[in-house]
Parts: sequence; structure tokens; C-alpha cells
Amino acid sequence: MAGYTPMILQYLAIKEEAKDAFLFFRLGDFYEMFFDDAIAASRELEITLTGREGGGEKKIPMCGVPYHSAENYISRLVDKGYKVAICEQVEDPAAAKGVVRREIVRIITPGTVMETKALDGNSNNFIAAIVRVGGILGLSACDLSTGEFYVTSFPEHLEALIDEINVYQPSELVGDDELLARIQAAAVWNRQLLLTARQPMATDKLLEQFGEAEIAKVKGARLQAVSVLTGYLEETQKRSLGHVRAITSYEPNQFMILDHYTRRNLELTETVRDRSKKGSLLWLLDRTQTSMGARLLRRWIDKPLLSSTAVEARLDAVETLYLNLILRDDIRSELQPIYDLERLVGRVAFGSANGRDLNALRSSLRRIPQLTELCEHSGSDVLKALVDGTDNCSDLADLIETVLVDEPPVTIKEGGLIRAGYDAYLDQLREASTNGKKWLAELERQEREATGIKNLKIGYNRIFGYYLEVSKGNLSSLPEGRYERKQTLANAERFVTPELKEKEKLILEAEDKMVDLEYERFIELRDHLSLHLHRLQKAAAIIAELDVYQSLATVSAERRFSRPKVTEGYNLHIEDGKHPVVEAMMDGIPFISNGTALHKDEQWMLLITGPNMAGKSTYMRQVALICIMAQIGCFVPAKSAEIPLIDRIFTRIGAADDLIGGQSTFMVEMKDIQIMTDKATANSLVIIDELGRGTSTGEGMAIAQAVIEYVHHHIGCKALVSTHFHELAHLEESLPSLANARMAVEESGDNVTFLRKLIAGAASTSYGIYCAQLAGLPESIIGRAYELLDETLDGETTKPAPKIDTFAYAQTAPAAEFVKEAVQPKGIVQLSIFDEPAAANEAEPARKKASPKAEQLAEQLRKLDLFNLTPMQAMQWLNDMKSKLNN
Ligand SMILES: Nc1ncnc2c1ncn2[C@@H]1O[C@H](COP(=O)(O)OP(=O)(O)OP(=O)(O)O)[C@@H](O)[C@H]1O
Repeated sequence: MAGYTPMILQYLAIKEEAKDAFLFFRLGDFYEMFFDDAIAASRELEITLTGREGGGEKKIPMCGVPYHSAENYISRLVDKGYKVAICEQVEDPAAAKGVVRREIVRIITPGTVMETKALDGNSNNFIAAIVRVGGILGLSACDLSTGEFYVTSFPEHLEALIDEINVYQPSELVGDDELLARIQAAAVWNRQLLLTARQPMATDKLLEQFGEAEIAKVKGARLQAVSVLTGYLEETQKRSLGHVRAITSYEPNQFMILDHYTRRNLELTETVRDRSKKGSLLWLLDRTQTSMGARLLRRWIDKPLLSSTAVEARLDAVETLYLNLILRDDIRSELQPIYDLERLVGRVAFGSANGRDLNALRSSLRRIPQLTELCEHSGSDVLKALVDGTDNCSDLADLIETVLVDEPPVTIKEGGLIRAGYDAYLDQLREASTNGKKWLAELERQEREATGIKNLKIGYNRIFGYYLEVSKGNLSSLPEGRYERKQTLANAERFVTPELKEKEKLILEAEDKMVDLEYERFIELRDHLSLHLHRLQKAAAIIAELDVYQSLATVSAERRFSRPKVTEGYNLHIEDGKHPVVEAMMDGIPFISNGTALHKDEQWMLLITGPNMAGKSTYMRQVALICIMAQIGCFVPAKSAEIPLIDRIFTRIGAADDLIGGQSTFMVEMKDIQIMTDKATANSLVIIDELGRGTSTGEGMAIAQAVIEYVHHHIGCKALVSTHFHELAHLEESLPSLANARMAVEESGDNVTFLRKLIAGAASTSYGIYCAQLAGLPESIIGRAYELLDETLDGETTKPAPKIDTFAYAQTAPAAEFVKEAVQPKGIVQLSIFDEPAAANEAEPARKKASPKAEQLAEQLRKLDLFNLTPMQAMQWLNDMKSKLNN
């Protein structure tokens, strides 16, 4: 350290306070970074690395960004998962003795971003904290931009913790370091998650933030979780957080539990394939008009309710709006111009709201009376109760209107904000400044007249203030005496007079005072608003809820969904159900509806067999989605639906990206099944697609049977299981509550048509080779595969390869409807027919009982994932099979 300049020593001392952050060190108009920070930042931000003499032996690495464009650089670093500490000069450099005093004023981290540009309006940005107290885990989560603060706790269980963290999808996690390490090892996060170990903060500070009443509501692990998070917020934000005053404490079992895989598999808020919103349930249901509504809808989808009264209340509100198009449209158009009140409130609290923000707040508040009236006369008790006693904050809107001009500038430090008539002194100053300018114009006229110099003019510059300018050629016309020369230019001279100096003093003082006074008045207004944050937050919450109701009603009405009957019972009954998202994505191609009946006294487990591509996964997902939709209070895609409250949905579908944790697909499947056996109750819904694949046929089938029996005997929950092991169909005989079902297929001549209808009974083939053919595998492979399959089956059945035409037309029953269907892999287009299940041709290729060896090979063929094989791998596989057969 020896030899460094005082400023570098100051830098090093401050850097000690923010070791894990980039330190943006304010030097004049720049934020500079030094040493390792500079090297890393120049790489991350692609800015030039330079060096600076700092008193040491070598030059110190340095790079910097202009302060006026710093926001952009900061948000790029934060986006990449870094923290940025902002260090400002905290005294006037002119008044400073020695090095100007500097302090970190805020640390911006991924979970504490407040800048509007860096935030997605339609989703929350949560930071969460986790702690362990005894055997209890506490979890708290805060969205600093909106002020929401949640906390919960549950017995120690890593999976439960991961599930709960996942509800918030935080961008940052703080807390117990050992717990954080376990979370990191679990590596199941969809997005970057910054981890920081921190301990709880002092209780007195916690009381200062929330007040005694709020803190009294939370105890034990919850209190600790609140404390860790608040401590971290204080450490990074270094200011009072007036909008974070209320803690929402809840029990995890107040909501349906959805684990990480289930959320992903069901594509609730993003698709598995490319993690886009389009194609998810949220995408379908989101017709919200405000950002608050959009975020609330996402939270509802993330947390379906477990109380039939609460669900019914939501459904009542949705029904009213569903049935009343005019009311719905009126509400939609009142909501449409409302700004993001929650985040505006956050900016007011944070002291970062400018004049435009306050006007946005005002114009949004002005909508409340009309919205309230619409709800009051809606005929819905729920909507009436929602707005009952609503505080429309008109005093605050009025005040903003009185104080601020209609179009204030972005900056709050250069005047132009305050409306005329609000402050008498400000008006006087304004007049002085305007009059002064008038006086100058008059003086210019008089001087021109007196001197006869026509181009004499009055100008202004920062160094000399106001002056009279006379061109060189006219200097001789200027009388001696009154004019004091101030500046000589190439072809003109500038002068001042005593009167001009006197007036200048008045004008400049007035302008300075005006700017200061405007700033003062603006801050007063903002401070006044920050005393009423809770009122504004309440109004925002009402608007958000109303927006979600209208969104659900709009989609439900447009897509002709129907109101589900949500019960506390066991039976699930769906008549003509559809997968809402697949249907919406099919762009006009009819979606074939299927019913579901899972009854306590009859069957509550379905074992679904049927060919690849027949629609098994779609069907099973649709049942889960209908339950979720019902429990968030939305109408459902079915003719009618009776939905019992489901406490938890387990899904085991697909394996595309399960490998991130470095585990095999089969291992992941088994772990999921283990959790299911551990956690499922009779009120859960279990969905397993292709149970038991991924290991040898014999073992896979044995495990599948054992799992099915376990669910049947020990859990007793509703379950939909699909399998390629047709041999398991016999379970129907030994398990009274299990029924076989299959996706109907029509074979006609050389063509196979997927009818997409679920019918009773078990399928006997998977049509794997047929699908391979649809995918465009070479004819030689397809022909050979059929040959082998037939040989495997002892050659007793011959199944000629169905011919695939680019356009294949299935035979139609008289009343059948033609439907065009795109077969994805190669874009081959096929026409299918759909009709009543009873009319479906259920005849399937008769196969004789095969020898065990043949059976084994046939199974391996069925399991073969043709879509992921190259032609060479397929040849190799066929070759291996052939040699096995010949041995
Ligand atoms: N009820 C339906 N009506 C119309 N089209 C449907 C229906 N169900 C599924 N489909 C279409 O069929 C495609 C395949 O469906 P799905 O993935 O559910 O089949 P699968 O039987 O699970 O196949 P695999 O066993 O190969 O996974 C879907 O992407 C969808 O386009």
C-alpha cells in the first residue's frame, strides 16, 4: 500500500466494504474502476482498459464510464449476475480539504434492481432469504421494486425448499451458507441465481423497518428469514424502504404444491423447449391490461388455491365479467391507461421518482373512481366487496395536479416542474426573471437608439454574464464613459454598464433561486406522497386483482370455457376436456376433446396405452391443467367439469433437459417417483408418462407394475399413467380401481390415422416404426425394421409397411369430419379423420404371442427413440439386433 496517493488509499478503504461488487468510484463526470475491478469490467463491458499513476511502482489498471450513461453499464453487469457498488462524492469538492469525502450510497444487485429499464414489467424480480432454525426452514422473499414481502416456513426438507424457492424464481438468494451450498448443488434453476451468505440483522433495526405489529406476526424461522433479508436490503440500499412495511406470512399448504419439474412439464409460465412465455398457460390466460395485473396473474398461476370458498369467490367474479361483455370492455378500457402503480410507488419510496412518474401516478389514480363505480354496479358481490370503501386517493392526485405542470422534464434539478400559482414566491421570482428579460430587450432597443448602432446586441455567457456586443466597425460610434470593456473578439468587443450588471444580478439570482425552489417543492411533494404509500399500495392491489378477473373472464369467454364446479370431495369429472394451450396453438385445426372420470367407487387410475404421437401426453397434461385452472379461479376448457381440490400434482413427463444435474434420465425418473411415494396424499394427482422406460424392458416393466400397485394400494390418489408396456394391461384384472384406456387409432389400408380419442381397453402396438416413417427415415430402414419386427414375432404375422404419401387421406365414416393435421418432424402433412369413439375402427394388427427372446427384442424396438438416432446409429442398432436374433 505504501506510496499510493491519498485518493487511491481512499479507494482501497472503500473497496474493503464491497469486496464482492464492482466499485464504481465517482471521479468528476466519470465512474472509474481500478485494479482487478477494472480488468474484469473492461472485459465484461468491452470498454478500454487504461492505466493511472497512483503513487505505486506500476500504473494502476483503470477503466471508466461517464456518469450520465452509467445506468446502462450497471444494468449490463447486474444482468450478468454481478453486484455494483456506487460510490459518490458526498461533499462539495470546492469545500473539501484534501481528498473529497466519498461513500458507497447503494449496492445494486440482481435482486435489488429498481431501475425501470432493467425490469420486466410483467414479472416480479424477487430476492429471497433462507434460514434454518432447529428442524425448520424459513423462507422470505421480497420484490424491492413493488414492496411485496412474503415469508413462510416448513419442516426441513430440501425438495420442499426448492419447490418454494421456485415459486418466486428469485434472481438472488441470501442466507445460511450451508443451506446455500446445498441449494447450489441441487442445480435445478432455470435462471442465474446469485448466492450471498448473510446472518440475521439486529432486532431493533428490524423493528424500525416493519414496526412492532408486523414483527409480532412472525416468529422462529420466519422471523429469522425476514431478518436476514431485511439486513441484506439495508446493507445494499442504505436508505429507508418506506414501501416495504407489510409482511405477508403464509402456510405452504394454503396452496397447491407444484414441484419444479411439474411446473416445467406443464409449461405453466414458460415452455420447456425455449423457455418462452408464448405457448405457456400464462401466455394463454394473460389478457391483463396493467403490469400489476400481469404480475398478479403469474402469482396466481404459481399458487393455485386450496380453499373451495376462495376459489368460488374468484369464479363468481370471473363469471360476472364473463357474462357481461359491456362491463368487461368498460373495465378493460379503464384499466388500459393505468401505469405500473406498484413500481411507481416503489420509486416514490426510493426517492427516484421524477415529475413524469408523479404525473403517471396522478393519471392512474384518476381512473379509480370510475373503476369503483363499475364494480359497485356489476351485480357481483365479490367485485363489490373488492372495491368496498376504496380509497381513491383523490387528495393525492389533486395535490400532484396542483403542484406539477402537465409535462415536466425528466430531470428534477433544472426547474420547469412546478405549476404557476402554486408558490407565490416562485411566481415572483419567475416574474422577476421574465421582467428582467423584458428589461434587457428594452435596454437593447434604447442603446441602439442612443448610439445609432443597429447591430448592437445583448448576449450572455457563463464567464462574463450579460454584455453589450458592438462590432469592430461601429466602435467609434460608442460614447466614452459608461461602457466598460470586458472582452475582445476577432471582430467585436463586449462591454458592460452598471445598470446591466445590476439587472444581471437580479435575473441570475432569480433563476438560481427558482431552480432551487422548484426542486425543494418537488421533494416536498414526493415526501408527502411517501407518507401515503400504504394507501397507494392498497389501490394498486385492488386494480391488480380486478385486472386478473377481467383477464380470466376475457379468455374464458373468447375460448368458450365453462365454469368448473370445485368440490371438497374426491371425484373428478371432466366432460369434453381440451388442452387449452395446444388447442390455441393449433391455429384453427380442431382439437379433439376427451372426457375424464376418476371416481372413488369406480376407477381412479387410468393406464393409458397407445401409439406414439397419439396424444397421450397431451391428454394427461390437459387434465392437470384443467385442475390448476379451476383452482386459480378460471373457467376451464371443457363442456363441464367437477374438480375436487387437488393438494399436489406430480408429473413425470419427458426428459429432454433433465440431464443438467448430471444424472441419468432413469435416475431422475426414479427420484421423482420416490418423492411422489413420499409426499402424495389421496387428494393428489399423479401423472406419469411412459413409466419405467430408460432401463431394461424386464426391469422397467417390473418397476412400473410395482409403482402402479403402490399408488393403488397405499396412496389412493387419482393417477394417469401412460406406458409402452402393453403387457401391463392385465393389471386391470387385479387392481379394482385401475382401468385400461388407449388412444384410438384407425388403420385403413396402408394408413394409420390418429383419432385422438381416448377409449376403453389396452392397445397392442406402439406404431413406433410408423412414426419413424412419418419422421422421414429412409425406406430401407423402415422396411428392414418391419422385417425384423416380424421376424422377432416369430415371423407369424406380417405387417406390410404402411405407405406414407405426402397427403394421405384416411377412409371416412359417413359423418366423419376431415381434419388437416401437421406432423411436426418433417412437416409431412397428413389428413386424419375424427369421429365418435364408438365409430373408431378398433381393429389392430393381430400379433401372435411371441417367444421370450422375440418379445424382448420387440420391446427394445418399441423403446427405441428413433427421433434421436442418426441413420447410421439406426443401421448399427438393426445390425446388433439381427446378430442377437441369429445367436
Ligand atoms: N386431442 C387432440 N386433438 C388434436 N390434436 C392432438 C390431440 N392430442 C394431441 N394432438 C396432437 O398430437 C401431437 C402428439 O401428441 P402427444 O405428444 O400427446 O402424443 P403421445 O401419445 O404422448 O406421443 P409419444 O408417446 O410419442 O410421446 C400433439 O403435439 C398435438 O399436435
